[in-house]
Amino acid sequence: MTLIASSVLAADFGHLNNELEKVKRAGADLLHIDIMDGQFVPNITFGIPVMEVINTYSDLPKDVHLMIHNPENFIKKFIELGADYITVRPESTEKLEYCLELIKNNGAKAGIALNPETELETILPYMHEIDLLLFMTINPGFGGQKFIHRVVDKMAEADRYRRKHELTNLLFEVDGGINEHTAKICVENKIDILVSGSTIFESDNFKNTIQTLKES
Ligand SMILES: O=C(CO)[C@@H](O)[C@H](O)COP(=O)(O)O
Ligand SMILES: [Co+2]
Repeated sequence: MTLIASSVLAADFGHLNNELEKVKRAGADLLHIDIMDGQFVPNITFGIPVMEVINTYSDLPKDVHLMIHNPENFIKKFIELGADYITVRPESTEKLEYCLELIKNNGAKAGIALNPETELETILPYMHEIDLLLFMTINPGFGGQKFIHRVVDKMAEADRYRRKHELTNLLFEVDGGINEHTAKICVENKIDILVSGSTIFESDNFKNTIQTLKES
């Protein structure tokens, strides 16, 4: 079954604990937590103190999406604060291999995020080492953008690779512009986890929205 990771970036931060409780009761499987530093992407979101709050108020599994320079400096801290998955961008570090080891040696699952324009070939050497491959279907930085359809071919290509090499534990996740229509396309292309921010948090009924996404 497809899992839903609700992206905290779209929550009402004035009532964050309440929002976290609401998405849990509505059936979200994970929390997706976007960490941006204003350097690596053109936006700043939040960091350690907010991660602490999220960890205090929610026991849902935490999927931390790092969009920061030199993620190796912060990986341990995010794991201490409850990260179950940590995803890094290959372009953000000269020590990608070390980052993946650091994540796994500290007990979390390691992911790589692929920008819409980044070819699958660039990360093939790491496919046997990662637990999660995240397909960005928007340019990273902001929620509420439109799904970039040409990424779908890359999902299909990655799924062929996954089947050929029997990488049965490798999960595929998609992030950006997910709604009931785009969710269906992703699920048809073997995506395991759908990240959704604005579609969930801007809806009147989180439960119905999450259910609709799951049934896509
Ligand atoms: O990583 C990011 C943005 O860079 C995402 O996780 C967004 O938070 C997704 O938001 P929606 O497109 O679902 O509104
Ligand atoms: Co994200």
